[in-house]
Amino acid sequence: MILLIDAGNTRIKWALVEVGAALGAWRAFGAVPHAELGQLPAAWNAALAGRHIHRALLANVAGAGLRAQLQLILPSTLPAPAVLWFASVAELAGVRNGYRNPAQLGCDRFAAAIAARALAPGRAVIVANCGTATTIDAVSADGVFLGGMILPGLALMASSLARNTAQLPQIAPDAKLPAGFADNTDDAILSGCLAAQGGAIEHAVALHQASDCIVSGGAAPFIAPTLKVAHRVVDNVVLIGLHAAAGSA
Ligand SMILES: Nc1ncnc2c1ncn2[C@@H]1O[C@H](COP(=O)(O)OP(=O)(O)O)[C@@H](O)[C@H]1O
Ligand SMILES: CC(C)(COP(=O)(O)O)[C@@H](O)C(=O)NCCC(=O)O
Ligand SMILES: [K+]
Repeated sequence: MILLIDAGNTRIKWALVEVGAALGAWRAFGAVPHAELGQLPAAWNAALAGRHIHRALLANVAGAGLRAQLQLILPSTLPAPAVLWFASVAELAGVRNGYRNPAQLGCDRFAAAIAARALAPGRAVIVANCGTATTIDAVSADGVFLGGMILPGLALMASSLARNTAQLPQIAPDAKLPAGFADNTDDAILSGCLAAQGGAIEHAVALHQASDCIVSGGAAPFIAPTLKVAHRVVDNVVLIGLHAAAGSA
């Protein structure tokens, strides 16, 4: 079994997949906030049902502290060479990294670009990953990661207003999506932030003349319904990219 981990700045997403399984055909998967990382070994053991993890591929953009914590919870039976910390490189799994300094690109973004290439081969594609940050990246029809945009994610954008203004409240995570111009403060914040997120994705699709748009991440269920461009919501796009890369990494 292969263990795939996408450690973002808010949550750790993981999947267990059998060697040779179809792309994204997880045996088990899950997500936990950083504070609940200690629950992962039990969740893996339950899913493994006596089988073993042979390899682990981890994409971590949440810093050295989290990396050390992840290292500690990996199965002790896993030899060090079987643990690969995914990193952005100049070329991998059919994607050429067009960042000026390829290593500077967040490894979750590089994995998402590899997923976009695997899910939409031969097409100009935008992949938007709506997490702590929202990243909106362009992959060309011939597999070049052209670059992208980084903006505060939906929750971060809304909470920055709550923190940095005297009168604006925090938005409840289960708030109903307002349409258009809002007649109260909470809805006005949510409407503004959703317009910024969705507008940026629509702008990127137009700029890239994309024929496919993939939307993923924890905030995708809020943002995708507001989009006026054709798109598909793909769960855990970074894990799919890691799976696609697992053969080449
Ligand atoms: N139950 C949830 N737990 C955490 N974040 C959630 C939840 N539901 C929606 N979100 C949104 O998803 C974002 C986290 O998504 P995720 O893709 O896991 O981010 P990251 O990869 O940065 O850790 C939050 O910032 C928030 O906007
Ligand atoms: C932009 C990010 C913070 C996104 O992180 P996330 O929202 O997935 O937690 C991460 O991809 C990152 O730290 N990138 C490095 C800078 C760059 O990609 O240019
Ligand atoms: K992201």
